[in-house]
Amino acid sequence: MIEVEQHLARVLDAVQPVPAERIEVARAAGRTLADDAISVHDIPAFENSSMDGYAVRFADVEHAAVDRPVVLEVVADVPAGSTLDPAVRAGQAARIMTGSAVPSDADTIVPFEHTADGLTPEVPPTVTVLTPPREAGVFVRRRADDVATGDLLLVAGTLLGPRHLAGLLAAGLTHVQVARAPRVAIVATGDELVTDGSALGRGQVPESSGAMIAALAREDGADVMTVTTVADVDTAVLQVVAELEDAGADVVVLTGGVSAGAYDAVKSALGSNGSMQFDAVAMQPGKPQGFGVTPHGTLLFGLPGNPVSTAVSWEVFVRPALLALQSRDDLRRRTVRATVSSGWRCPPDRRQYVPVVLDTTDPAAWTVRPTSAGHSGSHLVGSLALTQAYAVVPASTSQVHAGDVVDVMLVT
Ligand SMILES: Nc1nc2c(c(=O)[nH]1)N[C@H]1C(S)=C(S)[C@@H](COP(=O)(O)OP(=O)(O)OC[C@H]3O[C@@H](n4cnc5c(N)ncnc54)[C@H](O)[C@@H]3O)O[C@H]1N2
Ligand code: MOO
Repeated sequence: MIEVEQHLARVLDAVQPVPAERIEVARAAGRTLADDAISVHDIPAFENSSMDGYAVRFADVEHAAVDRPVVLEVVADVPAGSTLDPAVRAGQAARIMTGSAVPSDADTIVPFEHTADGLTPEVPPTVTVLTPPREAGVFVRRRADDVATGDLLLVAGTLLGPRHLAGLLAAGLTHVQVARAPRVAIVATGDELVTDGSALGRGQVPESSGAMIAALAREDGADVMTVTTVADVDTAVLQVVAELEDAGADVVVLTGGVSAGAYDAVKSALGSNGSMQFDAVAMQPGKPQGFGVTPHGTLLFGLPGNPVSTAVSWEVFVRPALLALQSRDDLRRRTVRATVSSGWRCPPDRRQYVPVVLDTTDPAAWTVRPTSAGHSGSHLVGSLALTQAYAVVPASTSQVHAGDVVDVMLVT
């Protein structure tokens, strides 16, 4: 058996990042930034008001009080988006709205609430200030106090999410270079698989892994080319892989047929022609793993067919490769430590990945329990529906007890 890290290193060594492409920021959520994003605007881009009210000279109003109101002449109105920069001399004010550019002659904003009449339907000829500003400059948002032109906003490798889009657009970037979406094809192998919902005959099972892997791949930025099923026949496996390679797949994920059985077609077809190497990896589930690269550079994964093994193998090997193809800065799932509320036995000499449910009732003390009470089995696919994370238990541990603290890989 080889260690998980050894197999993962072999996989990652084979990854050649996909090229970058230029797309609209508005469409970039879920994509990985290929170049550093440098701001082309200051944020804010100009001095503007943070309140609706009047732009004034501080010196005019600093001693205003209810019993010593200051009356200023209103000489202009500056709605948001206005390009006006009206002169505001001593004893004058300009009406101004939140976000409007502060007139160059003014230095302070008096909100409507600090005036005698507040907001009036028309721009009034004068305004009476009753409350003095705390200091010069209040309610003025300074140019570049968030981001300056030329600042490094985001580094290459960042996964873009909703908030990144807002920051990029505010910084004046309408387009970004992102990694092209890797093209992923999924091939479920097995004579026993039923895909059309028809009544199960003896020995048949619904095909349940293809859709899961496709959804996982899409979650991480893949363009899923196809999800297909083939029989346990060497020629069928070879043919589908050749077709997918011709169609430009970056990754082909095959499930099933990789262990020691008489009809393990992935292993016999792709192992004997040298496309894939098969190893026993010291993990449970997920021990039998196939991996290879075609002459054209398509990554071939042969994942074990037991559905929980498939799901775990995705997390441990395929997902990091998919992210590395996109030059993502972090290939790992988020991991927390949590206390076990109900223990389980562990297999000897294999790192265990146990599907678990999280209890986050006490946010400062999360607990986990196996999704499937009392046992873990790579065939327990119904329980996958409830799984929120995988507890990762070292190979040296033979028993996890209630109260033990374990590493937990979050997948939801
Ligand atoms: N003699 C040995 N037998 C097995 C070994 C071993 O070391 N020696 N390893 C076991 C382990 S561990 C695993 S994991 C499985 C992996 O087997 P395969 O990858 O060859 O998978 P299959 O035999 O094709 O299927 C296993 C199981 O999963 C069901 N399956 C497969 N694909 C799907 C799918 N798309 N949707 C739903 N269910 C699926 C299949 O019907 C089988 O029940 O090998 C052990 N055997
Ligand atoms: O490794 Mo298998 O995936 O134990 O069931």
